[in-house]
Amino acid sequence: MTLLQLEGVSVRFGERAAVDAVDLAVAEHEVVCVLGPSGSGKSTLLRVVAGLQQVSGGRVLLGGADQAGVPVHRRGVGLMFQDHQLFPHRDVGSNVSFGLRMRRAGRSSYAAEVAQLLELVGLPGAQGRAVASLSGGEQQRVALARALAPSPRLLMLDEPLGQLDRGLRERLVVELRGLFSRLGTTVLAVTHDQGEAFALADRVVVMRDGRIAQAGTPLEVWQRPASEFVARFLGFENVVPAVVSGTGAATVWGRVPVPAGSPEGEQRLLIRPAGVALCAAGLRCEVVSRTFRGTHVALLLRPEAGPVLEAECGLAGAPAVGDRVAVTFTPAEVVVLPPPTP
Ligand SMILES: Nc1ncnc2c1ncn2[C@@H]1O[C@H](COP(=O)(O)OP(=O)(O)OP(=O)(O)O)[C@@H](O)[C@H]1O
Repeated sequence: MTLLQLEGVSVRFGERAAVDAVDLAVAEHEVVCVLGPSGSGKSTLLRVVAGLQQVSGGRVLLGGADQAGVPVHRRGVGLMFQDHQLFPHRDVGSNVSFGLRMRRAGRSSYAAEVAQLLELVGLPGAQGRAVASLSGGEQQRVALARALAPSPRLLMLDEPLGQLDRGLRERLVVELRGLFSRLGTTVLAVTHDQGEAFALADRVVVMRDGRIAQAGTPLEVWQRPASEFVARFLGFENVVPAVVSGTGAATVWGRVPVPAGSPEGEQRLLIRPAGVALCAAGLRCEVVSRTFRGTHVALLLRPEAGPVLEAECGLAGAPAVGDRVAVTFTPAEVVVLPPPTP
């Protein structure tokens, strides 16, 4: 069942639309991550759903009910923002119970619930600790416990792990995913980190200039970026003009095989780095750089013609900088990008 529905939502600041006629539905128990470059309207979209920002047009429905005029505290949504806004002079327990007091005024003790929530976020027994004594990651967990405390029907996260270092972010993302699926929480999260979004989300929504550039499962978006913008935003750099005919395309890098049924004529072609294969004979290139990536080596190649090419290869036998190599292309990793919409 749909929990959150945005219908043609627009937010204007003066002449400029920060959010431009956005339609989006989030199902119950679904985790949706909104991704996009800085200024693309992600936070504004979240603020609209929370009731912190008025719309200039369109409707926000929660559980089928139009939220026009419904204040923040009556929407039943939980918010966790970038700077996690804990009360620095209160201990962990009273920070978490704040979330409960908001919901059920009048009760004197929330000790059992607080203990359970701290257990849930991996900080058992931390009730009495001073907020200032916690690490960044621990503070993030307390903020999460506080946001989860009132059992919001929709949990909204704005750059939830933005301040943390990469290692901690990667660990917390896995924990969050497990937690949300155990609790069945419906989540709308905003991040500019695609790795975080892809690890956390059932569905990602890529925004550009206040509009949705693409929405789909992480796999769909990764495998079939809907435009050159999305492809480049995902970090794919091998995009070139091409003329497609039959099973191949003429490009500055020579003839590149394309998947069967690709649209013909003048197109833009994306070749994922995994589709650039080192071989004995093919497009000749010089290795400009190589970067160890744990499971593979990322190569930057300068071909005899055309722009630099990103490639990947196994750890064993990876060429060195300055080596001369040859490459061919694998059609399964080639995507004919849809033409840009005006
Ligand atoms: N209160 C405001 N008044 C005027 N312009 C605003 C206001 N809030 C946001 N904007 C503008 O709206 C656009 C979208 O901003 P928003 O914060 O939603 O983007 P974002 O995608 O969340 O960016 P970031 O990743 O940098 O946080 C930006 O151009 C921003 O300058």
